[in-house]
Amino acid sequence: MRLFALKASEELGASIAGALDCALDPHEERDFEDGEHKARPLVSVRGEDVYVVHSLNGTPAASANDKLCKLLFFIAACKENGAASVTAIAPYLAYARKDRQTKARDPVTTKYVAQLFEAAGADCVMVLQAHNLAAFQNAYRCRTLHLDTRKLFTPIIKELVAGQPVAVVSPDGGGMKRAQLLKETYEAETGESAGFGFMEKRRSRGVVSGTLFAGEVKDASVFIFDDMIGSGGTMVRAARACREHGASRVYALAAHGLFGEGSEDLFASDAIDGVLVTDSVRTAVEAKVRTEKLRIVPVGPLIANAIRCLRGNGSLSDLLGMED
Ligand SMILES: O=P(O)(O)OC[C@H]1O[C@H](OP(=O)(O)OP(=O)(O)O)[C@H](O)[C@@H]1O
Repeated sequence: MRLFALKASEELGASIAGALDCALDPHEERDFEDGEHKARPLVSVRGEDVYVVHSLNGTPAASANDKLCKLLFFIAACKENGAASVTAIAPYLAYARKDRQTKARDPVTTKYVAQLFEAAGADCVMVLQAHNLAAFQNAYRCRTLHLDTRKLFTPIIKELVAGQPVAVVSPDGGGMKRAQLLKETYEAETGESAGFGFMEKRRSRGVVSGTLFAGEVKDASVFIFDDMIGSGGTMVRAARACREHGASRVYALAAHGLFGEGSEDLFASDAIDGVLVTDSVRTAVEAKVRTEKLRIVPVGPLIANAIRCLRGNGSLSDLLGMED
């Protein structure tokens, strides 16, 4: 096999390689003055199963579009040069939020991104905590692999609550299934029951509204679980609602710590005792210097295990926590 990590995801790639007890394979990336770029493997890929790591979150240094293009062209270059298969590992997948039409003549960009991956020759696309699992899996005709952060976060929840009552809350209706699964995983692994709750959230033309809250959070340590933290607004409003309903402690959990504009308020908020994210995107790791409230869980070992399973060493169903 060959394992590459494009530059913006080098640290994550190194962590995956470390967990696999191998080195990242070398590649070259060049940027041209007109904004174009090229990337190519510096070792032969002929006949190899190739794994390429690249998280597709936009930053001031590189837009999501640039990152997506680089990944697509790299996949195509591997195929062009004889790779037996290419698995794109995009822990954070760009355009996952535009999974449906909400305005007249809207695009369904999630689907178009899938078409681009397939056109480039990807055989499998692996993501971490998809924004909308059904939309992700249904958009692709090639193989998809969805990794979940539940098992990463459960031991930390256990450690933080030290036997006190626990509740898991979804900050919006769309994330209820995800939060329910975390609650069930926590219950299965501890033998303790956990409360559940959710918050109303409606986003229209960038404005978030909705104040209804339902949940069993009184005197509990509450874990608000989401796929990503952008501005942090979703987490802060849900945390406030949990406090108003009597939560004793509140933690914000998400796979992807994008920490965009406004996220200072998340770390400054009295309603939130701690923030837990993975190192799926570099912005999460860079944010660590800003606050002690942030804890980062490495996701490299989970991705490495998924690669092992794809290569026939271990059960994917077990890894994904799926019932037989
Ligand atoms: O930190 P923030 O800036 O608040 O952004 C993060 C939120 O955005 C996404 O949901 P989105 O609002 O797009 O919801 P939907 O797709 O479920 O409508 C995501 O699932 C988070 O809930």
